[in-house]
Amino acid sequence: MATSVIELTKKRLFAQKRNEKVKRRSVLAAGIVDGDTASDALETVLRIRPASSPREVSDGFLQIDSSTHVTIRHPTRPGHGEQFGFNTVVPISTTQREMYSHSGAKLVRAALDGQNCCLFTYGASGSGKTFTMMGGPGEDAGVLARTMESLFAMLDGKMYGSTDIRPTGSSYISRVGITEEKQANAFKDEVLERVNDGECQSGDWNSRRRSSILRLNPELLKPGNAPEPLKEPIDDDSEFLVFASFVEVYNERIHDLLVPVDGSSKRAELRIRQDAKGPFVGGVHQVQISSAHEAYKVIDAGRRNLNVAATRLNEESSRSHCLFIVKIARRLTAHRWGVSQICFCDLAGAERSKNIGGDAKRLGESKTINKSLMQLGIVIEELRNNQKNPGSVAVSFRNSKLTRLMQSYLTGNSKTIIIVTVSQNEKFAEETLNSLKFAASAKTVSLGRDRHGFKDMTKMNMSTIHDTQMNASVMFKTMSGSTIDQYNVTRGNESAYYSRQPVASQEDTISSSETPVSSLTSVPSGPASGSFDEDYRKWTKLDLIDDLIYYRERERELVASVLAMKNAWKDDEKLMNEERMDFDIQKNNWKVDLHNERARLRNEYNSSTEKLFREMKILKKSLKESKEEVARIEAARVESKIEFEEKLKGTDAISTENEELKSELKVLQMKNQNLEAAAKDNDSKLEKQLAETRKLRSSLAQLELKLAEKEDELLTVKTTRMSIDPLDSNDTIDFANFNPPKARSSILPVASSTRTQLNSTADLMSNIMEDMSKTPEALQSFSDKPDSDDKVELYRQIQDLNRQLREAKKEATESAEQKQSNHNEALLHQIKEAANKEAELNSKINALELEKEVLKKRSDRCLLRKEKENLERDNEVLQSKVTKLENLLASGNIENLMAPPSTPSKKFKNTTDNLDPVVEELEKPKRATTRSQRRLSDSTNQVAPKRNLRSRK
Ligand SMILES: Nc1ncnc2c1ncn2[C@@H]1O[C@H](COP(=O)(O)OP(=O)(O)OP(=O)(O)O)[C@@H](O)[C@H]1O
Repeated sequence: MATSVIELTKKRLFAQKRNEKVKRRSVLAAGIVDGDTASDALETVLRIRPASSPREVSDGFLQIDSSTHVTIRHPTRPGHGEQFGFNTVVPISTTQREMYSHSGAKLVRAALDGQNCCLFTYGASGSGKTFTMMGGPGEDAGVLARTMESLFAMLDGKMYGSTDIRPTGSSYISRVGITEEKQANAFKDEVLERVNDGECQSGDWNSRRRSSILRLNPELLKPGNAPEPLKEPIDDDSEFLVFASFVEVYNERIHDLLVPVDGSSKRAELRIRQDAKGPFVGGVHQVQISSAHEAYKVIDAGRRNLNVAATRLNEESSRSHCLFIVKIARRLTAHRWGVSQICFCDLAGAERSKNIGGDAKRLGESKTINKSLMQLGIVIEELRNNQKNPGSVAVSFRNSKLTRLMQSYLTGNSKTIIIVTVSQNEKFAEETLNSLKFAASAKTVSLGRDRHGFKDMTKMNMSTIHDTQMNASVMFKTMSGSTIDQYNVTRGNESAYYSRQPVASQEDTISSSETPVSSLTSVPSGPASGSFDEDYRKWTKLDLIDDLIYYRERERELVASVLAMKNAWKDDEKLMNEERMDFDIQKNNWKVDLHNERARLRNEYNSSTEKLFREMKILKKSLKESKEEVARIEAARVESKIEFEEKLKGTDAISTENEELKSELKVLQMKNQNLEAAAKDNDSKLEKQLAETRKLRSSLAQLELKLAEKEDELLTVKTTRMSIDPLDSNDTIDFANFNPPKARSSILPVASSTRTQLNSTADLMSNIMEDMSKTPEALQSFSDKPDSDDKVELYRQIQDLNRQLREAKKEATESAEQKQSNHNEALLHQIKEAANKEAELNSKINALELEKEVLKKRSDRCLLRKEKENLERDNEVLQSKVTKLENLLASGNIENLMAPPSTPSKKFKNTTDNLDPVVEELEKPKRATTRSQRRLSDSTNQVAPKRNLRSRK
């Protein structure tokens, strides 16, 4: 157990270690560095367009809180304000010059340092994007013009102020509404001012053509003059070449604005290509420029081709996103050039369809514009998410042409400034809120990362190219090296505002320049064709060269990554060796554990076999015992069966007897009831007799009283007589010899006959009454008798009668009582007899019941015996299995079973396979037992009704 826990812990640690190493490698490969911090974020500048009339100003709608924050009154939630932060919030009264210092000025040095820069304006239609970017003449010159001036001032291309080279676009003049004269003067003033400020050299800024090769302005390089030191020291003699291109994205189509628009033919659409440094527009005109003036010429030429249309909001609303790209090539070595660029992007304004008017074309344009702007918003959001979770999603730059072109400026080490323009008018609150939200989101986007959110390890995104590549990728893209001179601005002729010279050969181009461009390129150029097909072929060839360069770059990257992988592989090998060693140690540990486990299992097996033998012996013994028990039970069963059958018969007889007795009992009970009724009758009769007896007694008592009275009378008579008869006075009466009077017979009946007659009380009473009726006459006759003997005799008779009466009474009473008691006794005897018989019968019934129960128990025992038999049978089966096992063990298979497996899994499986049938066999009796039990229970269920039937019988 303990070993397994240790093993598990080891394994877990092992896995953890490996995971950490893998993770570290993948992180290195992905370009995430520990302590990765965001580089400069996108810079946002907010400009609020002043209202053209005081009526447009809504009080408190848009409030500038500080130089970085504004609060807008929420358009849908009245009373609620929402605050937004920017890098800079310029005051409403900000001039174009100030605007430049907050934006374009920051890009020039960065571009010269070799960084790609971008400045784009974002805002609703009519909010002042174009005004900020392009501006107007003189003081109204926009950020683009001022940046160009600054750039060429830095590059010593002092080309300001010439009246014939100032921006002459009619649009500027018409839109700003100032005369050309004024514009020229203002421009001149500004240049002079700059000269005074030391920004550019005084002198012949309009005198001669400049060399195409530019050098840095030594004045500006002087310490103190440079507003910002250059990041990388640049040699004073560094040579620069500047190229300009101008494209527009209109309805998701890219057009070169430097290609003249021929009303009859469709404008050629440019493709987006991609090299190691990111996407670019393939086949676009790149015009070499050497001064701000030349830049203006290019801008002016391009702007004439811009898709501008009137909407309800803006008379000259931009219907396309336009990108003016300035490429700065700096010679790094004799044959290598570093190319950086500044992109000026004037986006078309987002607008609601109701502000456009009914024109379907305008609506379509607006839809595309809004869609691409929405896509830009999505890209910004994705960039934001990606920097939180690098690698979570690849930013969807490809979803629109605009975002695709912006990719280079939103990833890598670019410097990008967004000028957000909003209106002061509350009417455009919704648009303003959307612009502010976009800016707030963009402000949090960190640059210096790739499109997956991983940090871009390259410090600069400047492309380095060879002379030949320069020739191929830059110069040839300029349509065989066009120069600015080929763009002759023809004012007043809007339909053909410039006339492009027939495409010249490289040589022609060189000869036409004061400083030949070919001095930078060593690619021999072919004869000038000027035909579109020729150009197309060249473009295709150049595309192929581009691809080749791209793939070479990719190859280099791959080689580098392969090398890195090889190094990683070496590390891996090291790691693997370590792991292998760990694994070997682990393996040895496992071997030891395995050996121990085998030994343990062997011991377990031996002990279990011994235990099995012991159990077998016990089973044998118990089997023997159970056999004997079975025999005993069998004998008892037979006996009890016979007994049971006999008893069953006896029970039948008893039950019939029982029935008879029951009927007898019923008869007796009826008799008893009759007797009880008779006893009751007798009792009532006895009571009547007793009442009669009581009557007789009372009459007897009366008679006795009368008798006593008569005796008294008699005594008085006697005494009288004795007083009369002297004889009587001397003589005493001998009562012993006194004979009863003869008349007695007339008074009393003969004794014997009388006794018999007195048995009946009624007779007795009638006799007495008869005597009594006779008595007065007798007494009369007696009194009449003079003889004393008669009197004695009478007396005696009376006494005798009295006695007889008493006796009779007694006899009558006794006989009645005797009779009654005898009768009662007889009845009681009969009742007792009946009760005894009933008790006897009940005891017999009870005995039968007991017998029945005993028989029932015996039958149950019989069933148990049967069950036991089944068990015995099972035991026998078990014994046979045990014997089989014994045989198996005896046959030597035990050795095989006990032999330790060579490999743990396989051999132990075999061992268990060998044991499986045995286990199965051992399991069988159990199943048999359950089956026999089931059978037994079935048989019990079947027997029960039979018994019931019998008992019913
Ligand atoms: N800061 C400002 N000061 C004075 N006028 C301005 C300012 N900003 C814009 N305007 C004027 O407002 C009008 C519309 O400006 P602009 O054409 O630059 O808008 P926009 O945002 O480019 O519109 P769209 O997207 O439709 O092209 C122009 O006539 C311009 O002169």
